[in-house]
Amino acid sequence: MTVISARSLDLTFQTGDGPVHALKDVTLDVTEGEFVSFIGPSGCGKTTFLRCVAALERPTGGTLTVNGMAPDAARKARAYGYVFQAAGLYPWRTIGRNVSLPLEIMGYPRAEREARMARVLELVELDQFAGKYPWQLSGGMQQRASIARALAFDAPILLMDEPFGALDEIVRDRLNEELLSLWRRTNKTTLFVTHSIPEAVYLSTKIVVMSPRPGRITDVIDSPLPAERPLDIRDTPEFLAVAHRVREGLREGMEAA
Ligand SMILES: Nc1ncnc2c1ncn2[C@@H]1O[C@H](COP(=O)(O)OP(=O)(O)OP(=O)(O)O)[C@@H](O)[C@H]1O
Repeated sequence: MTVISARSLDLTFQTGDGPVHALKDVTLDVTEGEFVSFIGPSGCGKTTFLRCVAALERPTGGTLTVNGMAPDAARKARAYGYVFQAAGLYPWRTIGRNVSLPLEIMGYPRAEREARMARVLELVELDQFAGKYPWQLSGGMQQRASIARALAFDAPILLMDEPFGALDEIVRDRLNEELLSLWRRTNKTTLFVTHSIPEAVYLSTKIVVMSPRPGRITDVIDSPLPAERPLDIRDTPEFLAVAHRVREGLREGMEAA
């Protein structure tokens, strides 16, 4: 089933310095349960595309459906959870109360909030930390808490905008492994923005390579890698071949821009 369908999507921002063509002719289908990474240099429209899916930006051309609905309707139907680059946890709330905040806003009864909070904290292996405050957790743990918050209302789609960009390499590796395992267990359709080629290749079933000025898709790679991916898969010829194709796509996009 197609979860996200973009047809000739265009978005031009009108700015004081003139128009900025952030997305040009973006056509893409994402099917249920896929893990799709968006990779490309700064300004190629990765975040803008995610924001269109989330109905936070309105395209100036083309069509976009999310779960068969207009993005506005999908947002009202709570079709997605959103994870940002900064964990964005409220320092005066415990981890548990941060994670259950969207459920409070949506009016879930207390017992259900507690049950859902416990379940998602267990999913990200933070069940022992529900009563701690954000500053008592490492950066990686805070980011896991923000993933738990996005999962709390069990939306079918997970939108992740560079969630691990600010973390060091070792922590990032571990979170990549955990995210892959989480995705397998929950089967959420995931859209993931990154600047890292290894991260995109390691995580994805599909990699969308983008280039700037104007922001457009230059390559879409269906990953030939198996579902089971230990971290050392990154040293295999299959992995390196996909990484090479992504790198070439990025290079050609830059030359054409
Ligand atoms: N609200 C806005 N108003 C005007 N221009 C914008 C707005 N949002 C984004 N842009 C411009 O649109 C282009 C695409 O931005 P976007 O943030 O989607 O890129 P990106 O690929 O996510 O970049 P990065 O990797 O740096 O996050 C950029 O040139 C940016 O300056």
